[in-house]
Amino acid sequence: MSTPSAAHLTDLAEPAGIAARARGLTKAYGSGETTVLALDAVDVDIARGRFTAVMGPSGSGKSTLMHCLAGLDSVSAGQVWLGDTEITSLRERELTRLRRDRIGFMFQAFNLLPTLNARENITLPMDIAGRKPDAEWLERVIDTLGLRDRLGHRPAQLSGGQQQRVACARALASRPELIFADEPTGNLDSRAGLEVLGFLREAVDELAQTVVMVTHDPGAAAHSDLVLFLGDGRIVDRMERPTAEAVLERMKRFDSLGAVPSARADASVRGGSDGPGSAGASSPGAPQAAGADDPLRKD
Ligand SMILES: Nc1ncnc2c1ncn2[C@@H]1O[C@H](COP(=O)(O)OP(=O)(O)OP(=O)(O)O)[C@@H](O)[C@H]1O
Repeated sequence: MSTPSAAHLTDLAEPAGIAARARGLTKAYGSGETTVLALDAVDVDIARGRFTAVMGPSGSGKSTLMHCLAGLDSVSAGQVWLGDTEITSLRERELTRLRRDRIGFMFQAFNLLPTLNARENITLPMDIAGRKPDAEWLERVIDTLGLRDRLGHRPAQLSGGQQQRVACARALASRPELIFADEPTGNLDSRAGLEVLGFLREAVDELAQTVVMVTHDPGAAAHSDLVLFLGDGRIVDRMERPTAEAVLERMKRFDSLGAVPSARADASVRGGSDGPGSAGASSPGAPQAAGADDPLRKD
């Protein structure tokens, strides 16, 4: 099992505010007899400046929760706030702008543009938005992620881990209020996956960012400050200062209750792209490269 450094064992009792909040968040897909209640009146606070992981069996609502918190999906009932902004009442155009300006996204598929070099990919969302990056911040992100000597390379000239680091830098470049990462290590080997988790950790510890990560992997979740466990569309448990072993044990309790197993029982840090609960990036509502959920989409 991967054992993250103890550096992040900060005092969880006093978060620096709430980055995102949901009350009575309910999401139903379909209608009539085929209705699926993906989220069932979820109340959640995402603490600012913390690294929160979301785990649970396949189909428990992890991706749906992330999409609703990020304004990528509409809600059936309840309210969601990003900071002080209630996003559930926003129109699509305003939501698009909010996602672009205030949220960073990292997906299992890196979604880098092949014709642009690393630096151009990192600043692309801001270029599209017509915003100038904060130069000092951008340089700090680049150095923190160790991309300084790769900035002129195109994605094809980079390893998978380096590409994911570019995706991570892109998510950080605009200094968003909140970064959502959906199985960010799912396409990486364990070493590259550990690197990316380390960088997300650094983004929180060194750059005071807020990260919410959906993962199937207890080893990945162990890099977070807090794990939220979803079961049947509800938050059924939470674990502060998680270890991979403790998370795995908690996930086994879902299995013994007959839920579809989702946690990998091996020591790998990978996100389970080939594991039993692997539908994370391909579930019906999961964001893909284009469309309303594309963080790069121009308003
Ligand atoms: N667009 C959709 N249409 C119909 N049902 C959906 C849609 N998106 C998700 N669901 C259903 O909602 C429930 C929650 O799905 P969700 O993708 O949020 O689960 P998850 O915990 O992320 O699963 P996984 O670990 O397999 O990725 C599932 O029963 C799923 O089939």
